[in-house]
Amino acid sequence: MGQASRLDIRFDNAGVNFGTRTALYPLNLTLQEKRVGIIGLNGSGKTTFARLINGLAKPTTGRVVVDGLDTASDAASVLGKVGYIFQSPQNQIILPIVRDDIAFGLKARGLDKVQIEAAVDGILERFGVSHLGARRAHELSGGELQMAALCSVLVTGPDILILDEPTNQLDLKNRALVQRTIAALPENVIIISHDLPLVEDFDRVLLFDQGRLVVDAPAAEAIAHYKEMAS
Ligand SMILES: Nc1ncnc2c1ncn2[C@@H]1O[C@H](COP(=O)(O)OP(=O)(O)OP(=O)(O)O)[C@@H](O)[C@H]1O
Repeated sequence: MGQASRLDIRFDNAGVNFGTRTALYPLNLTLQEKRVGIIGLNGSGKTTFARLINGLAKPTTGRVVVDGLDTASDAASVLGKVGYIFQSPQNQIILPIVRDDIAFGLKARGLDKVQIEAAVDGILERFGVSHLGARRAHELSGGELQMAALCSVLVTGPDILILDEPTNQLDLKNRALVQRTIAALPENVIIISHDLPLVEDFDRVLLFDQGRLVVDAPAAEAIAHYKEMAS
């Protein structure tokens, strides 16, 4: 199970170009806070930045190092360390039944059937969603889907969890559920969000603008800059 080891993410002149388009200008940065928010207008480079951390995107300049592992040359180890929940969790639930999907990531790790069943039951209980185990993923509500995606990712024990707009399209009740759940996680959490209250008590918030990191500050300060920029 992922324990709250100290975050250690280093961007060493890391940047990303797609052909002639610069999605992220090279930046130097160390992240060690337990809660990090990423904010900014559409297309400002937030997702590109986050995808660099688990190696889904490779830097075209410089490098990104997570707990001493280079995301380009140690990609498999980095993937095991950094869990990622995509903007649309329905796209990352692979198997039709929730508990089979949760078990999927464990099978690849060589656990036997009894260990897998125990881990699946354990993670469903941890989030109070045992009743979702036998459900069909495509029938779940947005909030239930987020909870199922959290189970599928956290069951593998990542140290760091990245969530890309986890409250997008949720009603107020499910939004509150997801916010409470995230707040209680012992894992290190990085959240990309347009839902500013979600990150307002975070240790550190990064504001991106047109591919550049323009503010790196405690939440209140970064959010104030963002509101000013967007007005
Ligand atoms: N695979 C790609 N190929 C070409 N351009 C890309 C690719 N991925 C991202 N980009 C471009 O890089 C820039 C940054 O995109 P990114 O997805 O990181 O922004 P974002 O801040 O996460 O946006 P949003 O809030 O809309 O999700 C955008 O201009 C985008 O069009």
